[in-house]
Amino acid sequence: MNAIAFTDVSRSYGNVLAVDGLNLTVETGRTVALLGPNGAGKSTSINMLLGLIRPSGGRIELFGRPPEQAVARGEVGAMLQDGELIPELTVRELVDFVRGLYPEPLDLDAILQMADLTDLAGRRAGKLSGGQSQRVRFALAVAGAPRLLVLDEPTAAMDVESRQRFWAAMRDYAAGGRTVLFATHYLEEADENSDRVIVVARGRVVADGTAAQIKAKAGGHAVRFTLDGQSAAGLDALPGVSAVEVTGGTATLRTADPDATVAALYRGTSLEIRDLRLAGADLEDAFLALTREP
Ligand SMILES: Nc1ncnc2c1ncn2[C@@H]1O[C@H](COP(=O)(O)OP(=O)(O)OP(=O)(O)O)[C@@H](O)[C@H]1O
Repeated sequence: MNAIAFTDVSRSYGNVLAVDGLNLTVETGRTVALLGPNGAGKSTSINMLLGLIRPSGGRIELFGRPPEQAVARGEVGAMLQDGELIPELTVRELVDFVRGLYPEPLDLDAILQMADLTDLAGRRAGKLSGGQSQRVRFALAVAGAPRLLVLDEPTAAMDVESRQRFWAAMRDYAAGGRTVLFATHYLEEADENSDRVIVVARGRVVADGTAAQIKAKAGGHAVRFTLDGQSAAGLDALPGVSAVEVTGGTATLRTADPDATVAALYRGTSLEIRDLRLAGADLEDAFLALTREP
């Protein structure tokens, strides 16, 4: 069964088309990253998925139901970018309060332990650091034992160590066959913590697959050299080349066949090639290639 299904979903704000005909399905039990640059439409998609805003067109279903129904049944937990915590309540009181709203919540101590909050249980929410507050938001999101957990840039305020602990907690939660969808700008986070990466840009899906598939889609290798003001004309016609970029005097050719590209570069052009470097495209290269403005 699909946990999430978007069919031709769009959403405009005035004349800004934030989400532009999004089609995607997520099977139950998957952990999926929604990866995209600023303004790609990730938060808008998540807010529609939670029933907080309505699509301008298209249809969204969670476990075969409209989002509002799935949320009302306690099937969905969410950690949004700016959820205010009630500052006077302690961590324990807050988590226990939210647990009380759900029919079959997780055990209080288990939640505190999973979110690494046991030692902070007696602290008032108003006295927490940014990273600690994020952990409380995570605890509140999982309190009702939702089948679907939605996280919008959950590690934004966290340092490296907190991030690692956060993702370990998320994987713990997902391990019980639950579905997780998280939005991030961070390629490594998407790569390390999901089994599928959906890349969005300008409100559309531009790539969908495992991190390895996304790297391959963007052109498997990069050939770089110093161009220093020489013309890049014709480089895109060399064998294997799918894209050419010139930045700061350096040319980058994306190619599926680096041997043929390099041979043709030396034999078939009159360019003076300096500092030639060959690299397997990393996820960063792939991401930039896929989300670049046309
Ligand atoms: N309430 C709003 N009113 C007007 N425009 C909006 C509103 N919310 C979002 N937008 C616009 O819609 C587009 C998509 O924004 P959205 O916040 O969904 O992207 P995002 O991928 O979540 O970005 P970020 O990673 O920066 O959070 C952007 O162009 C944004 O400026």
